[in-house]
Amino acid sequence: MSVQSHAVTELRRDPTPESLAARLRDAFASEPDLATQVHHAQTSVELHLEGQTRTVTLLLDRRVPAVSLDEPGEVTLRLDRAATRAYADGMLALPAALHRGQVTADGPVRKLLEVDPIVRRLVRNVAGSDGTERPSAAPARDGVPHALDPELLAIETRDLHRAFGANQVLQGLDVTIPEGVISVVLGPSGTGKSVLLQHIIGLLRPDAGDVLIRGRPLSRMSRAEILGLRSEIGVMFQDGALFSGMNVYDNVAFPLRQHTDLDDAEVREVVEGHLDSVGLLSAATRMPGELSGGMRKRAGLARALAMNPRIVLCDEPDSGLDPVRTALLGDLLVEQHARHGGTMVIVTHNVLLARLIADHVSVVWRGKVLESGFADEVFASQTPFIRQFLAGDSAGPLGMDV
Ligand SMILES: Nc1ncnc2c1ncn2[C@@H]1O[C@H](COP(=O)(O)OP(=O)(O)OP(=O)(O)O)[C@@H](O)[C@H]1O
Repeated sequence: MSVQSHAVTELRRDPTPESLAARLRDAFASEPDLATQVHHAQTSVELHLEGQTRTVTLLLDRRVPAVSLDEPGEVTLRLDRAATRAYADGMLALPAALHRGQVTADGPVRKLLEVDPIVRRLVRNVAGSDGTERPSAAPARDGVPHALDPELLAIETRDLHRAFGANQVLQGLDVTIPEGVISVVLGPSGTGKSVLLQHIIGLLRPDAGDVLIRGRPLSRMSRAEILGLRSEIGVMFQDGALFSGMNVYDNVAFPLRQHTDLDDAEVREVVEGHLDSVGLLSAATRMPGELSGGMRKRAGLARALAMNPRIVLCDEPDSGLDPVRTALLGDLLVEQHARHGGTMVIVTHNVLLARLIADHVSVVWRGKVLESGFADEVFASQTPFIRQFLAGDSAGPLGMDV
């Protein structure tokens, strides 16, 4: 058994933070490749490389009752290059990982590393002990840089085609949305972003191609399975899509009453929690017609989150909002993602919002993904169209026609 898995086994068994720290200290101290600094009881691993540091917090399995997470043990481990590489190669498997305060990945740490843009970049830059460079993520596919491990995709579309009469809207669209991060699907108006979103939730069927949700192709699902899938996906529609005859509380409670067996008290606890977190608890009894545009969106977000879905899709969440309210909504989306984890997909043409919130970006133009990758890669793109679009320039390949 490797020293790492030995330590994890002990972590699983041991109930107290102090003894967890002591056992980790012992286990890792004997590992020659590991520059270990165990400060005190803590469960975070610090990846440090050339001045850049990222702390990954490793969470003890919540299902192990002996481990109290109210007082988690804390052990900080400083990893040298070889150890960082071992992490990247998936040699260290842990029960779960915390990111931004939420569990974002179960299983091998490699999964967390691949979806976390900063850690991923750190790891990609790690040279092997033999001086060879570690391959920088998976090889490029179809011109999309750094194609992601298919096992780590929340959503994937393959060669998606869809026309409305003579209007060929989706023209072989391949989008890859990694799990666990905020992805922005960015592109000019009328380019097919909302049509894409409707395909993802199975409201529209493609003429050709397929949509895969966490590896499952929609084309092979029955109507009932697609309906079931919708409870795993929360959708925040452009205008909030609230039921006009119900107050805010009942709107948010609606999916819980439809799809769960929760009693009234349990529904109340969930709904009030979500309303509180979007700042609408005091507006719970108001009708949608009595809300401002921003409030309607926040109510729509609370409803999208009500079932605690693993994927949340937001269609143009900024539409109709002024720049300040757009920024505030952006902060709220980041905050909610940190709180709930999972995958968040934002469809928008708003470059400022994308810059504010995106971990990952797919740029769509004329029904295809033009470029896709982690946000700083895409924002540094030299592709003329993307440079023009990001700069909001009138000169360039993008004209009045989509
Ligand atoms: N149900 C429909 N019937 C016919 N045409 C449609 C339908 N839905 C969308 N379209 C057309 O598909 C094209 C793309 O629309 P879509 O709403 O996906 O664009 P978008 O990229 O989301 O733009 P925006 O940023 O302005 O919302 C448009 O030409 C639109 O008219």
